[in-house]
Amino acid sequence: MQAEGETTRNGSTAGREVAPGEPIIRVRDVVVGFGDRIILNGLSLDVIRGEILGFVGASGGGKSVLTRTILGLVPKRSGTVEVFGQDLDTLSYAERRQLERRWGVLFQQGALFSSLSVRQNIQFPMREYLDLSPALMDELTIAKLEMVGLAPDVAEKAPSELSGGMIKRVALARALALDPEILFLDEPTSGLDPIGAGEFDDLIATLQQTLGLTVFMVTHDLDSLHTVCDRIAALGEGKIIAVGPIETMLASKHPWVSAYFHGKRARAAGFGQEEAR
Ligand SMILES: Nc1ncnc2c1ncn2[C@@H]1O[C@H](COP(=O)(O)OP(=O)(O)OP(=O)(O)O)[C@@H](O)[C@H]1O
Repeated sequence: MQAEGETTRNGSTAGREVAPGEPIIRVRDVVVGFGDRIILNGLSLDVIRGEILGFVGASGGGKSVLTRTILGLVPKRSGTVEVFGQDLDTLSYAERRQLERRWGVLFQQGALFSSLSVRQNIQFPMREYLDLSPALMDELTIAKLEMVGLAPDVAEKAPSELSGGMIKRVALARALALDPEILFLDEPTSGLDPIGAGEFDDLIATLQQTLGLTVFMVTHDLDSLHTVCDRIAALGEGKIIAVGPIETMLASKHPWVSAYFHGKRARAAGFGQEEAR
């Protein structure tokens, strides 16, 4: 496992210029729109190195748009995004590629390439960003599968042979392929039953602790928000309307935040009880 970490890290940008406790992602006054629709309207947010930040908001509010904006996949009308202390807009193509190797993404849709085997899926980012021998990539693939709790023989399977929970785990293994420092997860537990979702949450928490990852997680899952997130940020009308640990969200007087964390769904999950009584 150690050799694997060393191998890929040797090939990536050496600088770890953001100290623990400092913002590893810094979003400032970002405006994003499509046509005459403004989605993000002067949004600012810090993600601190080493934390799991849960990102919530109404459906269609712009959570995925913010994620894609941070990744540089959606153009901004104004504002700045810095990742690892660097403004993506000021980087050359080569510098951008170096930076991209330092994050892993698990998108909500299209988790795996259906025409590729599990092995080929996990090796996809390695082929794109690294220059490794097939034998080393195979070794890394098995290590990544192990990290996400899957047996080596899963490597030979096609995505169509896997359960929903296994697909999520393989997608996570692929997101971890380059030993990222930041993991972006877009609704990672959607579509899983509560037990599967709970196990996936535990896995994220364990990986975050053992690998020292920073995790930016879009989620609607109240259990995840309560059990694994260090802080939560809520999006409303294109801005951050509340941010802080779960206690801050439970104490928030903002109508949407209050309804979300004390509403029927929260009470059914056993949260926000004080308000319910
Ligand atoms: N490329 C695009 N062109 C035009 N509109 C877009 C584009 N991408 C997103 N949108 C619009 O931006 C809005 C926010 O979408 P987004 O997917 O970020 O919502 P979300 O908060 O992630 O929602 P959900 O929780 O349902 O996944 C939606 O109205 C969506 O239709």
